[in-house]
Amino acid sequence: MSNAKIAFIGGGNMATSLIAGLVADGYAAQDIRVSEPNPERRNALQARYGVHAFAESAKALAGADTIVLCVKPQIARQVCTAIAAEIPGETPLVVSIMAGVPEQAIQDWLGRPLPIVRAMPNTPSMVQTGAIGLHASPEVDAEGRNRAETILRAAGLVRWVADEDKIDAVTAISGSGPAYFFLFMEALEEAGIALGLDAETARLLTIQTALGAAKMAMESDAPPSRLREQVTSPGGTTERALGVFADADLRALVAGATAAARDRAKALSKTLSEDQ
Ligand SMILES: NC(=O)C1=CN([C@@H]2O[C@H](COP(=O)(O)OP(=O)(O)OC[C@H]3O[C@@H](n4cnc5c(N)ncnc54)[C@H](O)[C@@H]3O)[C@@H](O)[C@H]2O)C=CC1
Ligand SMILES: O=C(O)[C@@H]1CCC=N1
Repeated sequence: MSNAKIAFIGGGNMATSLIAGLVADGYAAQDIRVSEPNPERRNALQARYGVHAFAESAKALAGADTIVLCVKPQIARQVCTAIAAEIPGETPLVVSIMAGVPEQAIQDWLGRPLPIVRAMPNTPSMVQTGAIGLHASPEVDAEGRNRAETILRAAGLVRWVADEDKIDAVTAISGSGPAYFFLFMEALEEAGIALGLDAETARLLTIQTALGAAKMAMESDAPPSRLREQVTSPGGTTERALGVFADADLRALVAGATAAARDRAKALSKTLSEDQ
C-alpha cells in the first residue's frame, strides 16, 4: 500500500470513518496524523486506531504529503486560512470532504493553487459501505488521483465525475440518499405494524429486505427493473402495491426531491464560497 503521509484536519465522525477504513485495510497508523481540538476525540482516535492526534494543526501537517479537510463547511474558510502557512512547501494533495465548498474557494483560502480532490461521501462510510463521488481539480495528476482513491475507497465505492458541478448531483443522489432509504424503511416498518406485525418483526423484516434488495442489485447483472419484474407475479400482490406507487407518481416525486436537493447544494456552495 502507498505510504502517503496523511494529515486529517478535523477528527470527527467522517474522519473517523475514513481512518477506521484505512487502518482496517492495513494502512500504517504511524503515517496518519490528525488535528482535532477536542481532547476526548483525540484520545479515542489514538486509543482505537493508533494514529497520532494533535491539538495543533502544525504538528499534524509537518511532513504531510496529503491533507484531508474534514471540518464543518461553516468553518472551512477560517480553518483553511489558519493552516495555509503551515502546509509543507512541496505541493501536497488536498482532499476535501466538506459539503458544498468549491475547489476554487479552498485554493483561494490556502493562498496557492494546490491540487484539490473534492469528495462527497455519505454516512454509510461509517460502516465502510459508503458511496463516494470524487472530482479532481486540473492540478491533480494521476498519482494524486490514485492517492485520493486509496483514502476514499477505504470507506466504500468511489466514482469520479468529470465536472465539479456534478458533485451537486452526487450530493442529491448518494450524499443525501441514505435519508431517502431510511425514510422508506420507516414507512414500511410503520405499515407492517399497521398490518398487525409486532414492532421488532416489522423492523427486522424491513431492514433485511432493504439489505437483500441492495445485495441482489449489486451482485446481479440484471438492472433493478428486471429484478422488480421477477418479484411481480401477474395479477399478484406486488402488482397491486406497485400500482398504488404509480398512481402517486413515485418517479416524479423522486425526480422532484433530488432536483430540490441538487438546487440546495448549488445554493449552499455559492453561499459558502462568497459570504463567509
Ligand atoms: N454527514 C454527512 O452525511 C456528510 C458529511 N460530509 C462532510 O464531512 C465533514 C465533517 O462532517 P462530520 O465528520 O459529520 O462532522 P463532525 O462535527 O463530527 O467533525 C468535525 C470535527 O472538526 C473538529 N474541528 C473543529 N474546529 C477545528 C479546527 N480548527 N481544526 C481541526 N478540527 C476542528 C471538531 O472538533 C469535530 O471533531 C463536513 O464538512 C461535512 O460537510 C460530507 C458528506 C456527507
Ligand atoms: O444534508 C446535507 O446538507 C448534507 C450533505 C449530504 C448529506 N448531508
